[in-house]
Amino acid sequence: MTTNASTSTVPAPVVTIDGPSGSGKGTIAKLLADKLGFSLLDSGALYRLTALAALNAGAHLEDELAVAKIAANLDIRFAIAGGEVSAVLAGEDVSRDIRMERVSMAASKVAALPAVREALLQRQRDFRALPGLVADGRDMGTTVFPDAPVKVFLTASAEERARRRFDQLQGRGVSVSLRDLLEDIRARDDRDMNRAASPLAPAEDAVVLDSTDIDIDGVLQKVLELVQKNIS
Ligand SMILES: Nc1ncnc2c1ncn2[C@@H]1O[C@H](COP(=O)(O)OP(=O)(O)O)[C@@H](O)[C@H]1O
Ligand SMILES: Nc1ccn([C@H]2C[C@H](O)[C@@H](COP(=O)(O)OP(=O)(O)O)O2)c(=O)n1
Repeated sequence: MTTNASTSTVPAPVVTIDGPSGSGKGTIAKLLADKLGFSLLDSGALYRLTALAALNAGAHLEDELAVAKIAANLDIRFAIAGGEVSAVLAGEDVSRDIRMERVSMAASKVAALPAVREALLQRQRDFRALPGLVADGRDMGTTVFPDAPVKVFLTASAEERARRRFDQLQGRGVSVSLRDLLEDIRARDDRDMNRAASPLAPAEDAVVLDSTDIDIDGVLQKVLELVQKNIS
């Protein structure tokens, strides 16, 4: 048998960035995608949009089939303006709504439902295109893109992640207590790590980066080194 190299298709390279809430995934993924000219998948936004659509429809968040149906039929698009990505649900810009704490909690609940994860799987894989993709989430390296040539598992202590979220929300004029945020982060970590379907865990071939004592630029440099080593 002969193989014809000119007709073989090489899949677009993917850099996966998984990790718990507040570890810096979104920040690093966006900087990296800009630097490499790659597309960006914020998979958490898909779970947040599902949660918001379910809340808007008055669905029970434990009703797996009802929420999976909502996930499968989401009318969404991501619009880019001035370098910022906004999430549009049924024609309405809901970028701010999906970041509210009540939606964050609901997202972590609907993300635990296997039928919802299944409904969103192909939609996530469809983001893969040349010249490449940076995908941020919880199971990018384990389930969605298991063949990705670069897999990063970004983490930081729960206290540091709560502090970062606190500063981020204060910067947006949202008043919250640091103690409540730490409790929320611990509750979400627990749910994300202990669910049966695609739990939050590093892929066997992921590089684990603890950013507790590394600033954003330091983390970006480390990830860029991995990209240079593994993607030609
Ligand atoms: N290495 C870091 N050091 C300090 N602050 C960081 C670092 N990485 C991210 N941040 C800040 O922490 C906050 C949460 O980051 P984000 O990227 O939204 O996390 P995630 O997507 O993992 O939830 C943001 O305000 C971001 O600027
Ligand atoms: N690939 C993914 C992405 C997010 N999730 C879940 C985990 C979180 O509880 C919600 C929201 O994720 P998101 O990454 O937006 O949350 P943070 O910004 O890290 O707080 O969705 C998931 O289960 N799988």
